[in-house]
Amino acid sequence: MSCSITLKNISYSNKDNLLFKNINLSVGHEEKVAIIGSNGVGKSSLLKIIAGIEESFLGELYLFHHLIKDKKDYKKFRFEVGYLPQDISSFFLSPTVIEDVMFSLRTTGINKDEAYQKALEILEQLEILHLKDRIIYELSGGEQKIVALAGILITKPKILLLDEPTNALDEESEKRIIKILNSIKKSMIIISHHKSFIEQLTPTIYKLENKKLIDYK
Ligand SMILES: Nc1ncnc2c1ncn2[C@@H]1O[C@H](COP(=O)(O)OP(=O)(O)OP(=O)(O)O)[C@@H](O)[C@H]1O
Repeated sequence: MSCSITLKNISYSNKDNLLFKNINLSVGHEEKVAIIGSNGVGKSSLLKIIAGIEESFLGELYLFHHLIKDKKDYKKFRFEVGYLPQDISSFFLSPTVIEDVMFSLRTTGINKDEAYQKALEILEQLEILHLKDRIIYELSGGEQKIVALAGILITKPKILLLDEPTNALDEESEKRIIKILNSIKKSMIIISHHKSFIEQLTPTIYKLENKKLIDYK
């Protein structure tokens, strides 16, 4: 199988607290995998390891079959991985929606006019074009989540790492996210407490429990 993400014997401790031990996981090309588990078991920590943010783990992380040994290795794949953190309060770098979504693309070297057009397209696709000139910090939490997702999707990463993508969303917005994520052909790891939400995205669900990742079904 062609794997986008492979974890081999990943163990991680937060301070002196061992959160998980010898975790193995493979996410295939365009496969969607969900991870559930109780509060505080380490789901976000695991995603941060895969996102290249948390480096103090044991074991091996591979992206597209390349062993990631350090930040320098990870940098080669930075445009291939889109990470939506659970807390998006420090996610945004520009004041308005359109500027922020464009900014993500500008970092890949695309010129301003093209970035603007692409930003309009992604906002339309996510049905938030009407928010384009709004100040991000004046938006609701749910609206901010969708803007953050737009900023990630616009760079067309091959891997999406989504930490609780619907935790501030109402039913309508959750439905919209399900529709969007189902229409996207990418490798994904989705963390969520909402089983009804993830069951509409993927049959492949794991539970982080007793420091292990176990098949949920
Ligand atoms: N920056 C930090 N400093 C100290 N402890 C932390 C830090 N971040 C997380 N922790 C602790 O690490 C453990 C795992 O946290 P993590 O956020 O990975 O869990 P989680 O499974 O994602 O939880 P939740 O479902 O509540 O989001 C928790 O006990 C948490 O208190």
